[in-house]
Amino acid sequence: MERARSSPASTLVSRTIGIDAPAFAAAFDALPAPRTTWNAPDDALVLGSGAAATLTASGPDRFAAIRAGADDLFDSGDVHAGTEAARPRLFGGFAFHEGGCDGDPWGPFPEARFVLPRVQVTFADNGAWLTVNAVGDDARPDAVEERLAEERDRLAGLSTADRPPRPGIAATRRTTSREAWRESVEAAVDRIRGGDLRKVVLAQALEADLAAEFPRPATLDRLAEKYPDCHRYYFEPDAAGSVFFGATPERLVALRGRTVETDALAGTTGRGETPAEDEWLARELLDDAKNVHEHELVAETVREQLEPFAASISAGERRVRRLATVQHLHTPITAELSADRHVLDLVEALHPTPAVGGLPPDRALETIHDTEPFDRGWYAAPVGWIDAAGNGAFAVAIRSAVATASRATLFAGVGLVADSDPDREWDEVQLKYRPILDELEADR
Ligand SMILES: C=C(O[C@H]1C=CC=C(C(=O)O)[C@@H]1O)C(=O)O
Repeated sequence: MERARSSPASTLVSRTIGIDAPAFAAAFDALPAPRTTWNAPDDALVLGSGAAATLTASGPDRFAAIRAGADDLFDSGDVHAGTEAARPRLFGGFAFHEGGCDGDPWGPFPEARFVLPRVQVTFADNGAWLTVNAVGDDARPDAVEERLAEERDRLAGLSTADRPPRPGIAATRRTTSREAWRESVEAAVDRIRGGDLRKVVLAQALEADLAAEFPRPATLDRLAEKYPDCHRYYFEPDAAGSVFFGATPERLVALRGRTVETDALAGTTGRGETPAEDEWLARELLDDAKNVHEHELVAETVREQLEPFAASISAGERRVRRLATVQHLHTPITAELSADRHVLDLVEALHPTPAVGGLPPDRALETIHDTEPFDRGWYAAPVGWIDAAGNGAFAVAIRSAVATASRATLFAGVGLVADSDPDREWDEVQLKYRPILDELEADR
């Protein structure tokens, strides 16, 4: 097994103080790359800068390797967090497939990368908090406290500028032509009808040349305003300028103590022009046999995948989740574990759910690999955080893009079952680009 590589292991020193909340965009611009942000509906907004420790791993054991690295890192700590939201947490994610980061634009992204930010601003319900973490040679309480005072000064005098406009798109290129898509969907549907597969999720990528530099914090602010119920994430793998970011409606798993929360999310329709049309579309989605079947395969599989870990599992009622650009079938699922577990045990067991992979998993993954003409990288893979207790929260990184200042590659996929129609599925892919595309296209 490859061990996670990290900065030299030694005591972690972490200090936090309360500060006057800076404007998010101003703080983001003031702090050096690589930056990380995490923002979930039931969590504080975290803005991280630099790395006190970085864990990377690759191959089939990447989940276990990151867990071992996290255990080492959190093994001995001198932590004064002040508030729970600012406790030391590792933020990061995994590649969808092993070997899935080989090609462009994924070069800077390892197959697993987690970072304990060097400097962290936490915007919580109980105020704003500034944290400095250190591991290794400079992990001395006096040095950390000195740095904390410097960072507080850096963030105190920030002025807020007007929000820059969306960059605009100069040109786009698709990885998949309409004809190639039709052929791939028909081939997948034939395999499903032949009994070789039950479901597979095929995706496309859309490359966009940006007309101006991509305004990072402004884009994150806009996504937060438009998708408050989604998990928003932003990961810079190094200081060279690449980023993977998005706003996903799909939680993979959250673990606190022995309580697990997860979602089955699959089955999609559009938004209406009026509230009545929205209602009509939602009703039609709830009654549509193809979408319900596509959804139930996910809900059933998530329950089965949790079973070996759980003392009890309960699923809520299937309902419609309405987002700014689409509506989905959604079943909330909760479980109580029969023993203590690390969140990464659950991440490994659940990834990929049939909402982004398929069934049976091996055949679906092989089909994805053989069909899609691009590397998924971190698209549709787990992103989130881990703490010292083994608790954590992970989302499925859909509605996402990997970008530099001048180019973004967007990803979107659809679940295929026996009666999927290639043209309808094409239209659904275009809808799923909207959350990111809307933030890159010029203001009208
Ligand atoms: C794979 C994606 O969406 C998944 C999540 C919700 C609904 C889905 C669907 O209806 O096909 C997909 O399974 C994506 O947005 O790229």
